[in-house]
Amino acid sequence: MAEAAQWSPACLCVLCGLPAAGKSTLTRRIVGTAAERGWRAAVVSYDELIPEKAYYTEVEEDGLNLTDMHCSWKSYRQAVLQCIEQVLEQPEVVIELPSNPLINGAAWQPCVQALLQPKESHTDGTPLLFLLDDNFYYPSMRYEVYQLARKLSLGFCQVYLQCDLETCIRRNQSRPKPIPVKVIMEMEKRLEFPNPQKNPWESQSISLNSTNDVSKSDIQRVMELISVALGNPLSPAEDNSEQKEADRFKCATSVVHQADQACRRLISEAMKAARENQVPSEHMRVLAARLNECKATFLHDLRKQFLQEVCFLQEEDIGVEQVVKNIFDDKKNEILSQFISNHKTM
Ligand SMILES: Nc1ncnc2c1ncn2[C@@H]1O[C@H](COP(=O)(O)OP(=O)(O)OP(=O)(O)O)[C@@H](O)[C@H]1O
Repeated sequence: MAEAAQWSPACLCVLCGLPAAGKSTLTRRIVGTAAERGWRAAVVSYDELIPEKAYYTEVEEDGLNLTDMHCSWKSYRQAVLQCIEQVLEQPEVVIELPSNPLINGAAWQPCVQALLQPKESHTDGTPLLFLLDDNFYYPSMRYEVYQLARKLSLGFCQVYLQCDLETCIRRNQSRPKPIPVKVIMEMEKRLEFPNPQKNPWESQSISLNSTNDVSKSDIQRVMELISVALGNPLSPAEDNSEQKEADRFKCATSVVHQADQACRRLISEAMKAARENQVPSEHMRVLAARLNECKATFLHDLRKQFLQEVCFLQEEDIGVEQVVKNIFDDKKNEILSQFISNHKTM
């Protein structure tokens, strides 16, 4: 008789917080404690799975910003989740290589090492834990993980590592390859930590203060959170409100994407106008950086406002182009005129 595919309970645990808040350090302690309990644990370290953290360099050198990162990063985040999904759906397939070419194969191996156990142990009830280690600074990034947990009927929980900005910067500076401070500061501005009051799907979340040492009782709290999540897997079709929530996130992402495109067009027009007015090249660089910064702030506010206030509107009702024209265009003109008039009065 064919054996029914049966999985032990599994859980996706999101670790979020600023760079150098101590997420990777915490994962090591969780893995140790999980092993004592006989659980299998895989650390999904986005830093390592996604080659070279290329976006940090971009931010520094080309004046790109977190919003740009957010868009290009999305495909990488989806690739990671796709690999996890494949591992869970096809445990019988050798999972030595990631199913998506965006993922660094060398880093994937140690990540799934914990899962490469004799096939028979897959059915013996040994819980399976994935610790997803990234900054996850927007709820929409965490929501993608929640959706996967729901699709595959897995447990889902989140640990937010709350750490002072100054401490993160200090710890970061003493690392062999520090991340640009500017990136940490930008991320701190944008970080929206788990908020179960606002997002009911974030109910299984705890916050740990990692400015000081993470205590043994903190680790106990994490283990209890994971135990509860393992015991309460999500179900694929929940009530209608969750579907609405999903639609809202999808819609917000799409609105911000459209607004981003519209802003890029306006920035490119502004740069052209500056060139025609013979603004010197060193000022052109500053102008580009100012406009990009202004775009990032505008898109961030738009997204926030969209999620908080106009969530019941349909995307097509928003008139994204119009919103961009009404708000961003004025700011763009203000900045541009400073550069053109400065140049003319020189
Ligand atoms: N609670 C803590 N107290 C003191 N130092 C810590 C603590 N947690 C982490 N550190 C130190 O801070 C540095 C960054 O820690 P870690 O790599 O765990 O951060 P992270 O949040 O994973 O960073 P990233 O998001 O950039 O990968 C390391 O040198 C680590 O030893």
